[in-house]
Amino acid sequence: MERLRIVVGSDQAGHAYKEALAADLRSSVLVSSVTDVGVDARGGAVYPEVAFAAAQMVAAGAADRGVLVCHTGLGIAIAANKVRGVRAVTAHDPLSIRHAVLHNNAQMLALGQGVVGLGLARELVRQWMTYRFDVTSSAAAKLALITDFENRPEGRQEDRHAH
Ligand SMILES: O=C(CO)[C@H](O)COP(=O)(O)O
Repeated sequence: MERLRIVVGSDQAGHAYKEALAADLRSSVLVSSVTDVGVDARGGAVYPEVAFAAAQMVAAGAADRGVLVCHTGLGIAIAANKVRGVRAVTAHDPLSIRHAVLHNNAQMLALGQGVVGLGLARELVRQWMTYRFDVTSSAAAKLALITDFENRPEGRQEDRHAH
């Protein structure tokens, strides 16, 4: 299994988990590098700023996957999904973690430090690292619909609706 380049980021509300998860990832045999886009313990950026920085690394191909943490894992995922080509999900259970990769090819996982215990968060990230998306799976065609929609020219997204 190929080793992955990971980017991690959080706001101040997710800082403690981000640090712990980054340490786990740095010692994982499935990881080749971990880039931390902040924040540090003093904060200094809010969740959209961190999400954009991390997601842009993924979109640019500088990282294979990203782990984001805020209080709920919600806002930081919403922000990351605004970066073209990025699929970020909030997931706090093993089934969602599995589907996030195998069905949704999500490159970014967002967790809520206020939602789950640290032990579960660590285990979910560990599991998430073991899955790889199969480009030949039936999920690929559905994901292509999302990518096609995202890549329509500005102003054309409202032109076509499902029949
Ligand atoms: O959880 C967050 C965003 O979804 C973030 O950590 C805190 O955001 P806030 O509730 O808007 O302060």
